[in-house]
Amino acid sequence: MNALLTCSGVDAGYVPGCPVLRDVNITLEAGQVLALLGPNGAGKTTLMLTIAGLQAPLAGSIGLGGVPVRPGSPRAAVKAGLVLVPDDRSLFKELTVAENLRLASRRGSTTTETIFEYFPELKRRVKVTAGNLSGGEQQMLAIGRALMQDPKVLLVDELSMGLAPVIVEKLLPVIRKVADDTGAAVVLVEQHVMLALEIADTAIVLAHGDVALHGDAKALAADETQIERAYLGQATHS
Ligand SMILES: Nc1ncnc2c1ncn2[C@@H]1O[C@H](COP(=O)(O)OP(=O)(O)OP(=O)(O)O)[C@@H](O)[C@H]1O
Repeated sequence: MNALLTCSGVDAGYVPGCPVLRDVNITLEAGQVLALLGPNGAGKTTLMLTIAGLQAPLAGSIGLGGVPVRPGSPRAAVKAGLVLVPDDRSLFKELTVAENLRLASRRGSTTTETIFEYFPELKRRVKVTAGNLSGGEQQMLAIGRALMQDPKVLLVDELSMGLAPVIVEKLLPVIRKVADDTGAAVVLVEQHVMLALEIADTAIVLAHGDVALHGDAKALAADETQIERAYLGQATHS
């Protein structure tokens, strides 16, 4: 197995000695999608911020392709290929779709045309300011902007935030396609558990500061009781 992203014994949190999450171990290969699940306040965003270098881990280490990523350095994380789509999407609301994409562009292979192949809606809205897009279009733009940075690991926090389920059903398969096409590994925080498990390879449920469940997405989708117990912090690792 060729690990792309590794989290080894990661404690995540904001105050030394008081971790929000303890002993997180993740191994993700190129092109794999991991659904990161759990109740409100379980620490999903905290883990995403930690992987993206915006919070230094309180313990443990994060590596990319076997190389440790400098802890707590967003710049080092982006340079290594870890790209976060934050839950607030962080778009430049006064700038157009084209301008948002152009600003994110690196000298990589991804062009705006590639982004428009994933999200044809954005092509039709290319001159519209981000602030005037619908919620779903804003999420498409946020993901598109991340893709312009040629991520090795794409971190998508709360894809469905504020979106109707029908939009989420449309966006999640695009995330799967991105992983399949580009070989990027994806960590996806998602409240629509069953929809997330449909497109994921593996899943983790965080609860009460621990990894309550970690297993194959299809197997977990077939056993809703196990997921429910994990949300309550009652399950053991599968
Ligand atoms: N900047 C911060 N400083 C201190 N504690 C924080 C900070 N941000 C979040 N927390 C705490 O960390 C814990 C986990 O929060 P986090 O936002 O990571 O959970 P989450 O699983 O993403 O929740 P949700 O599903 O509601 O977004 C919570 O107890 C929260 O109060």
